[in-house]
Amino acid sequence: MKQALIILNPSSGKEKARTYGEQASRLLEDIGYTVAVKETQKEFDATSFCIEACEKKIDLVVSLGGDGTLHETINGMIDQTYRPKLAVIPLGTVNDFARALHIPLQPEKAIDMLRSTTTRRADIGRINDQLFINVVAAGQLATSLSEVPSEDKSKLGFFAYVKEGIKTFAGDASCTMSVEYDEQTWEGRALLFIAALTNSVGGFEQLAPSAEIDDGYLHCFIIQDTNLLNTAAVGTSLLAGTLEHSKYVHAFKAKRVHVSAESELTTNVDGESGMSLPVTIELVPSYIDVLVPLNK
Ligand SMILES: Nc1ncnc2c1ncn2[C@@H]1O[C@H](COP(=O)(O)OP(=O)(O)OP(=O)(O)O)[C@@H](O)[C@H]1O
Repeated sequence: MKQALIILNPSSGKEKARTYGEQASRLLEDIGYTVAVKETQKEFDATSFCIEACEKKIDLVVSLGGDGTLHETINGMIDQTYRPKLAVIPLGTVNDFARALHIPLQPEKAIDMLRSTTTRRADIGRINDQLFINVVAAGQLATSLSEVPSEDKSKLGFFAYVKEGIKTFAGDASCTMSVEYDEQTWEGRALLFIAALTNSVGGFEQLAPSAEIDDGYLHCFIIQDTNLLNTAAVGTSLLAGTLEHSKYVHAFKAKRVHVSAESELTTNVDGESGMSLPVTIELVPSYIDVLVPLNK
């Protein structure tokens, strides 16, 4: 009999996570799975549960929570030769990974998708010894993004990030960065470095409109130090989905990038505060098999 593990964060999904967990569990049993449900209680529980699922060669792991739970779940697959199929029931406020894969954002519809037998092989990112599912950002602006309160994210989505960013611009927000990729080096003063796997970052789907979760590239942007007026122009390009053509932005695609800075800087990884620079970011192609709706 096929085995499924549901990793459930009871604190996500406005107190309804357990109800969704029961629905998902019933549906999986109906289609022939033996199901175990494990609730997370703290940071990294989802990672330990997923490591165990890889070791026991479970067929399907379901991540029921927000992008934080998904990020931790996927980190259980790092360096594993056997990786279960992954299903995502998005209960967070942003749900970038689900957006990128056209997984329904309504939990009931996403649960229904568990019947699907279609999967898509998704790329994943690696930053030093961690995996990421969506984005790495570095720069003073990224540091301030880590401080955006969750309620702001849910109410305002991407614009909460911009609002926090503008506050940062009031001070001296740029720093000298060095970005090495594909035998090239970019050096200069930058406000922000971004490496994205998908088109959807912070719930905003226009960052890199052409990026696909399985295109084999990190989509990178260096927002160069500009005056406030030019920064506003960068903001306009961002909203229009034309960031890569802005003259204040150095945009490139790469498979491996090394980022360092003269001053102490912390990265933002999948929306949460991450490790300090320097970092090496790599694209790990076709790493996870994700359940997607039929015909997508
Ligand atoms: N039982 C728990 N109570 C509180 N926090 C938990 C619990 N279990 C896990 N966590 C932590 O909650 C963090 C956030 O979870 P998650 O992203 O899934 O939900 P969310 O905050 O609703 O989503 P979003 O960040 O998209 O708004 C996880 O990174 C995890 O470390």
